[in-house]
Amino acid sequence: MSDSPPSQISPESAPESAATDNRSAKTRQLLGMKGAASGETSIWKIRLQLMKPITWIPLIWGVVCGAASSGNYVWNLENFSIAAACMLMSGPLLAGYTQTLNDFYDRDIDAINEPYRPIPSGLISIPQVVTQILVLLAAGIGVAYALDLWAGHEFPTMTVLTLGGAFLAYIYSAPPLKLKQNGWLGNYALGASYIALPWWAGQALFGTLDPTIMILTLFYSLAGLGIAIVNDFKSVEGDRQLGLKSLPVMFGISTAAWICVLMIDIFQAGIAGYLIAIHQNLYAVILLLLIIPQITFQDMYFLRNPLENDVKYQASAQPFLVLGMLVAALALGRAS
Ligand SMILES: C/C(=C\COP(=O)(O)OP(=O)(O)O)CCC[C@H](C)CCC[C@H](C)CCCC(C)C
Repeated sequence: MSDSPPSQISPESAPESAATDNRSAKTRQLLGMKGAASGETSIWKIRLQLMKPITWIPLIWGVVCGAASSGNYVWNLENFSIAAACMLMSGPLLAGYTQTLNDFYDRDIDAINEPYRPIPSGLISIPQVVTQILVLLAAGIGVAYALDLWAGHEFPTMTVLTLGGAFLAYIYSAPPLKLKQNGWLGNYALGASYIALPWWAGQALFGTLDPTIMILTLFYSLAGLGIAIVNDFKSVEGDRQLGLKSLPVMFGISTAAWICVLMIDIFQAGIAGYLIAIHQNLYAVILLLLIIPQITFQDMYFLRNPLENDVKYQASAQPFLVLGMLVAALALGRAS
């Protein structure tokens, strides 16, 4: 038996553990996650940190779902390169633009809550941040326009979606609307921009963006609203003091947690119901089966202690939700 319990760090292993912690804090910093290290000096790493790469993933996944639901995606080099360009537009360029803009408008509040963020810590100047916002937006619009040309769109759908998304990002973060201050509007804007908008982009690129897909994905985005509410539990005290009307502030922790899980489950089940209605029964059953582990994790973690288990719940349940999106998209692609 060793002298010290395994959970204790021996003096010899302390430097190793500190180095591991430091590496993990650096990675969190680059990905734009909370609990990041501060003091980065490379301007490119600081710029990347502002673009929060961790948030690009749902946008990229949404494009995959749109391409799948178009029913027209064929695996070849050309389609793959075009899909990759659409992912570049949605993730690094437009989500990057959105996150930089959000940090720009949140700089005063971040000075209190997350002083290590690049703007409040003075690692990057305001003119440099504004330039980054404009360059990312211009590049996003440029790629969208090129994609419209490639797809031969008579109506520039990709460009219009990009301009719409950029406007939504603006009213989400900037006064006077600042949608994020309202639990329902802000979280629905988040849900829709992470599920519906990139889905529409992938669909429009490889097929036709019709009202059915638009309404279905806006319906699916209500499950995304539920997912977005999960993130509000971490900042409930700060939000209350600042007068932000998040759902946990408006309804209390326990009711908000129930609203959150019911939205996640009911709207995914609603999509499964639609798949049954269009005779995609196998896909509907798979989607329903994917909701079961989510309900299990809601019961095991989230509903028991939303304040402590929010991150654990997201990490365990979200893979099933995103897999369900792809299942639904494939079913819609088959039915088209
Ligand atoms: C800035 C966003 C989330 C951060 O919110 P918050 O400030 O509450 O959280 P932190 O305190 O943790 O920072 C995301 C806002 C998304 C926005 C409503 C719209 C995004 C638009 C898309 C990126 C555009 C995609 C268009 C395309 C696919 C054609």
